[in-house]
Amino acid sequence: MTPAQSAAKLPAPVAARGGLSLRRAAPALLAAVVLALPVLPVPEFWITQLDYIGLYAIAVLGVVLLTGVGGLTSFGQAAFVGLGAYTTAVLTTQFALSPWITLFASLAVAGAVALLLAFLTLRMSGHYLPLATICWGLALYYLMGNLDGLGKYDGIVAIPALSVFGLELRDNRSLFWVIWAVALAAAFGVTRLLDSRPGRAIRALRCGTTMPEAMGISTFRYKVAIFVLSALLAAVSGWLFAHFQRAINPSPFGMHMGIQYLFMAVLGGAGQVWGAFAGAAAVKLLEDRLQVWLPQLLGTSGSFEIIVFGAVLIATLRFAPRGIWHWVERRWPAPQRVRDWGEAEALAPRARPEPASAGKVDAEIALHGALGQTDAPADRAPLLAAKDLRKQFGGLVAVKDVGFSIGHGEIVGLIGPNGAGKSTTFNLLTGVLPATSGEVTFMGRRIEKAKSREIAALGIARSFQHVKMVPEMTVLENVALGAHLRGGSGIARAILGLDRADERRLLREAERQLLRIGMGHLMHEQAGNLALGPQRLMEIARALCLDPALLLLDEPAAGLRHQEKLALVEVLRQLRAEGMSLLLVEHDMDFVMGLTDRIVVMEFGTKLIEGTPEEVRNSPAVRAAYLGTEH
Ligand SMILES: Nc1ncnc2c1ncn2[C@@H]1O[C@H](COP(=O)(O)OP(=O)(O)OP(=O)(O)O)[C@@H](O)[C@H]1O
Repeated sequence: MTPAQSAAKLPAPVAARGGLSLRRAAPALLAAVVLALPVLPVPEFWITQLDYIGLYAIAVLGVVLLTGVGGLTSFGQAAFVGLGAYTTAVLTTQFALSPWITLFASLAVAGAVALLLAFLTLRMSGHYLPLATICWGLALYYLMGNLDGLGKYDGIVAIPALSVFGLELRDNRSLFWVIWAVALAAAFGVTRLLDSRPGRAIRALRCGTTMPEAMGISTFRYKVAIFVLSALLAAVSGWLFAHFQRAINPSPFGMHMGIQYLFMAVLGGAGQVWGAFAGAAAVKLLEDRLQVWLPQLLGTSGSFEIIVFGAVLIATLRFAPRGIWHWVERRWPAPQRVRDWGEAEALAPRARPEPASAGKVDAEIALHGALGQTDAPADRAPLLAAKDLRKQFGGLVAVKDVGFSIGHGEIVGLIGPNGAGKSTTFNLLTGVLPATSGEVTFMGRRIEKAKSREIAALGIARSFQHVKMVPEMTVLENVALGAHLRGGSGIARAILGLDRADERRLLREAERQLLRIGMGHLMHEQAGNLALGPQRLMEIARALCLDPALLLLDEPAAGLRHQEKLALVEVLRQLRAEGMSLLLVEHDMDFVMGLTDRIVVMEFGTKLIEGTPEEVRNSPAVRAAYLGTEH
């Protein structure tokens, strides 16, 4: 499909479609119904149950954000609930401070501890991180149980009730409003966050660090942010819990509760905001019923419900790993995003280096690069020059002292048989792998030691040999990840909904690049549903969103149909005409020969030859390399 056809097939604004406005208003309606419950003749028992569900849901929202969305497994959520609860308990009982002041103290204590623990533990990966969360979860629990000032295992009693405008909220019915107002506000805030510039970065964390970093995203910064945010949600839950129970001891903040919060998130649908409520409700109600049924059934009392929870968790992981909310969403799918960015202001283009010679390779520039010389005068220097670039994996030298350059507005092909070192060279140029030795100069700056995201910020964008995307996000959202550096809204603005103008500009740019690449009609599709060819095109659109000076494409034509390849060639030529430089790794020789200005051929990690497509086509050495014969 050509870009023009794609534009013509853009979906109509969804708001115009009948039936969906009710679906869109459903969360607000549900919130109104929930908040009306205390004035309805709902029995006290159910109000109390709902109070607990709301309290749990607030803490589980943190687990959803941290573990379900961000992929960082934590067993320590209960410890942060405890920090929030103990801070307010101590300050209100021993220093007679107002609970509304101690709310900020609870947040500050949990936030500070989370920040410290984040810096100590979040660089760990695999099973080390969950183990670390167990360690500090246990440590905080035993601290609460052993400090005299915290009442040891007896805890703290006579915690004052919350009061609003002089009215004490002593009963469960009046506290219901506070608990559920906080829970719903937190849910709407997290929902807004996830549908934003920082939210897309957070959602990309699950897919590893390579792709987000290549889009200029500091993955560590976002990991720390969601860790702290998750702890703050836990602290609010703890603060409410303390003034709800009016007496606390360490037991609700122990490891079994840490596991239970995780269980609620998994059962509800890890990664689903409303799954936090579904999971909290399911566990609380099940626990309650089991505490009645199991002693009757077994004829003896004990914490048998924990055994049943274990079995339910195993069954959930085995048969319904995406949880309750996934089941709800399948029957009641979320409405398509309203296209509200049509009138948004265009993003400012990135400042570009001047094209050296109107789309043609300056022979002298190419020679400089070929010789690995990077000290050419600034106005004649190539856009990128690699000199003596080397990468060793243990004893294997994957790239052996390679040098080449890319001029302004030039398309360079990097070809060679399998295992020649092309992708490794790509990774060295983009900071995905550190070079063992050698130099890379981009726009006059040395970048061989720069981080991937710093290189992206300088104006180098890339695609990957094996497509890297967030399968659960739409095509539009995936592409908008590429525009991350061109937006400025942070987490607080997103939660408060103050980022919408910025967001519209980013989405407009994402749509523009999708239309350019002929994929406008697929923008609301889940990326994971696309075939490989369109996924590759989506990666190119995402890289274009960065507005790069140099675009590195790793096998862009793989998986594309003939017509799609022709359309892609046109787009890439147009990019060159606009002054962009490109480096392509590609196995499709017709594609490479028809498109590139110059080709670098690699074999066994070294540069075999470099020349025009014609020279490379006629080279016996290249033919021998591909046929595997001596040359
Ligand atoms: N992380 C790694 N650890 C060890 N060896 C590696 C690593 N990455 C690549 N290699 C090795 O380096 C060599 C070059 O690999 P590279 O992927 O760069 O080749 P390529 O030219 O891109 O091949 P292809 O066209 O098949 O993708 C290969 O022998 C490969 O096995």
